[in-house]
Amino acid sequence: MAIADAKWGVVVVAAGRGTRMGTAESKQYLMLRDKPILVHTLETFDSMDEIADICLVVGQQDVERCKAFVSDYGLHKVASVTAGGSERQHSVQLGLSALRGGVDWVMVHDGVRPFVTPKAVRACMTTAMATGAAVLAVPVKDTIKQVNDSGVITATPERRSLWAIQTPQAFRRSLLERGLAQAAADRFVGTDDAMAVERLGVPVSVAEGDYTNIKITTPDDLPYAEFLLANRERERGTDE
Ligand SMILES: Nc1ccn([C@@H]2O[C@H](COP(=O)(O)OP(=O)(O)OP(=O)(O)O)[C@@H](O)[C@H]2O)c(=O)n1
Ligand SMILES: C[C@](O)(CO)[C@H](O)COP(=O)(O)O
Repeated sequence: MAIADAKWGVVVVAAGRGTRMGTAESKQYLMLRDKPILVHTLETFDSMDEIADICLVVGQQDVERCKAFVSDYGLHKVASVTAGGSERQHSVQLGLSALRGGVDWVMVHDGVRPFVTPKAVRACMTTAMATGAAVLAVPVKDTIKQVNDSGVITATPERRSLWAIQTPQAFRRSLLERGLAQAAADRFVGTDDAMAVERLGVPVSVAEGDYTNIKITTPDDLPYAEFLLANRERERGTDE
């Protein structure tokens, strides 16, 4: 099946507090040049013909200002703005319930990953449609070690098998719903969406993404984000 033959929805999760960023304003609302980080993220998905429906999940206190973003920035595919939960996984579950009926394939994306490209999103969608479930990821460049609470190395996994996992993460909708329902029943909370599906014993594939698809997490990510945005704009200027 081709991407265009399916009805795709996207849940953009942005209900976190941004504790590691440490700013008074949650990081998804910090300005990156002329727009909030979250708006940069939403614009990419909103611009893609293959996507039918977007649900934005934010803190209860931010629902009204995000509804204003939707009209101010002309984000036509954002059909719902929903309040999130205490953990990322709960926010995903709430967003998934708010997606329209008829959406049979879904992606989950972090609101604070504004540099994902339509090309990478399509790679993730294509891989998911071939296998049932896929995540964007990049091979790790450093040697990764497991370290115990005393600061002593306990293992060095072989680097060739290690990938840094990003979003979007794409699934047949019914599969992700089943995984999240089982996780809730087991009181399991994962750090990404694939974990809920992996626990069902269903394989999740990896689609190779870009190192620039960073999750803006700590203050040192902000100057790098400005640099990446300037590069993007330069590339677009060169293309025109
Ligand atoms: N209860 C939560 C927690 C996180 N997120 C979202 O999940 C994405 C990835 O999470 P992370 O970078 O950890 O964001 P925060 O939880 O905001 O950051 P921190 O852990 O530093 O508080 C972010 O877009 C965040 O807003 C969410 O929707 N609901
Ligand atoms: C989903 C994710 O972005 C994949 O790298 C990541 O696991 C989110 O984790 P966080 O603890 O919410 O930053």
